[in-house]
Amino acid sequence: MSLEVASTVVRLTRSSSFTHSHPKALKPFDSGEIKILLLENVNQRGISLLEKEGYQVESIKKALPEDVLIEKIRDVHAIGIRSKTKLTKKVIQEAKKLLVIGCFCIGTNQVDLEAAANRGIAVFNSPFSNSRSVAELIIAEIISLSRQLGDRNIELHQGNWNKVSSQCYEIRGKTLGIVGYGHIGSQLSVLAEAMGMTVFFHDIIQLMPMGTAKQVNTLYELLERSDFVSLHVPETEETKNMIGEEEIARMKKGSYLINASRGTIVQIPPLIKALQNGHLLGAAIDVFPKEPASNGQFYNNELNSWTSDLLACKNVILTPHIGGSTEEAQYMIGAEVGAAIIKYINCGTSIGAVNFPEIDLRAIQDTDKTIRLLFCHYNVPGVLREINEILSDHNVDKQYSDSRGNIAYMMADISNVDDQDIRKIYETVSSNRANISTRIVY
Ligand SMILES: NC(=O)c1ccc[n+]([C@@H]2O[C@H](COP(=O)([O-])OP(=O)(O)OC[C@H]3O[C@@H](n4cnc5c(N)ncnc54)[C@H](O)[C@@H]3O)[C@@H](O)[C@H]2O)c1
Ligand SMILES: O=C(O)[C@H](O)COP(=O)(O)O
Repeated sequence: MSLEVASTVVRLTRSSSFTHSHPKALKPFDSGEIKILLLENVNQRGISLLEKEGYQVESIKKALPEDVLIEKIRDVHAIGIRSKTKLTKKVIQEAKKLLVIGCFCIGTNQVDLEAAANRGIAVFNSPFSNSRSVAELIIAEIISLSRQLGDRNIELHQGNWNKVSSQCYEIRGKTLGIVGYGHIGSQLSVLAEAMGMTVFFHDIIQLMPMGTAKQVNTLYELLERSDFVSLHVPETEETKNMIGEEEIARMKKGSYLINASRGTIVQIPPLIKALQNGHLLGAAIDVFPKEPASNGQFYNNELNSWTSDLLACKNVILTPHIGGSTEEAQYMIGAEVGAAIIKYINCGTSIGAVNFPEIDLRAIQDTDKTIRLLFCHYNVPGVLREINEILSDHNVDKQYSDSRGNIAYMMADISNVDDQDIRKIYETVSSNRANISTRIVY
């Protein structure tokens, strides 16, 4: 293995506060050219950042079927996806070179996070870059449902003048119930109060209310008190099918349901029944249990068997998972996740990873003879002692280690090493009994 193997020269972006010398340009030691696969139309900002690093970037606008994905993922060091690509254990097992997964979105439920960690693959997302966009969409939907805007718009497009005020209301003074008071739920809370609404929320943890919002103890209490119910929980074992027949029955007669979280949270057949029998006056749905892989594909009963029944319901706003689809959000997500991928590949920095111990070290200063060892391993007793024995002949400038569950990650900057030392360190560390992955950047 030669130091010349790596063709990608990259820079550490953090500079040390202890010295005025420049951060050293780091490059991966034991990998060839870095290949990145981006799916689902990742924003140009992310593509440009990765290309600027000299990586080979392939960007595809749609999600891939599993067999094609498996073929393509075998060859790449990083993959960027959004909410549709399912990175299952089966897919991840085929990804022999994969170092890092970038979810260019908020949700990470589409990735088997544990399978990735067990292969030493860090997963990053953008936790709040599109939160405001979602919250604004919900405000638009609350007004639209309350005024039956969707139906009036369709009617007039069809040449039908239908001026009605029956069952059309102001939102001022109405009650909004938010399920899941995280980044989106709390933004929505502020906007809704500014529109004159009263806000209740339900969350599994105790949270500081924004403005005059109030946390209620149970989901049922929230459902019974709200004119509008908006869901902002992640997809977990507990939230799957969270809103079914019983929960819809608990909602106030004449209320509205909004779901822009995940398609698995709401059971649609009981929702259709409640819309048909008038228990609910409307619904807005942005996410579906099964969604098309790309634009232009049909949304019909072949995807979800109840689709035509839902389409026939009055005052139902259906949108193609656009909650986070604004120029602002996509640009910020491209920048944030693109940067996280670069820092992980080039410097090993795992701060912000959702499945991995989060560590970082200050930049290596501009000296040719310092390397950074990145060692991901099983968290078993005695491993660090074994690694430090290997390093004991060298000068370890700085070192940091942390664990998360059964996975641990160590970073060490080692100075005054030559090519032979580097080779030896790599070979001995990577053959340690607990090794998951060993990388050296220099
Ligand atoms: N439609 C879209 O385009 C779009 C865009 C962004 C996010 N999302 C979805 O919205 C979800 C929420 O986003 P966020 O940024 O607000 O997440 P977040 O993690 O900031 O907040 C989620 C909140 O839900 C709470 N929660 C978890 N389980 C719960 C349960 N069983 N009952 C009640 N509360 C529970 C959490 O404690 C947390 O406070 C994301 O996970 C994603 O799936 C959709
Ligand atoms: O998780 C998210 O951020 C949203 O669901 C948006 O997903 P998208 O990037 O696929 O639109």
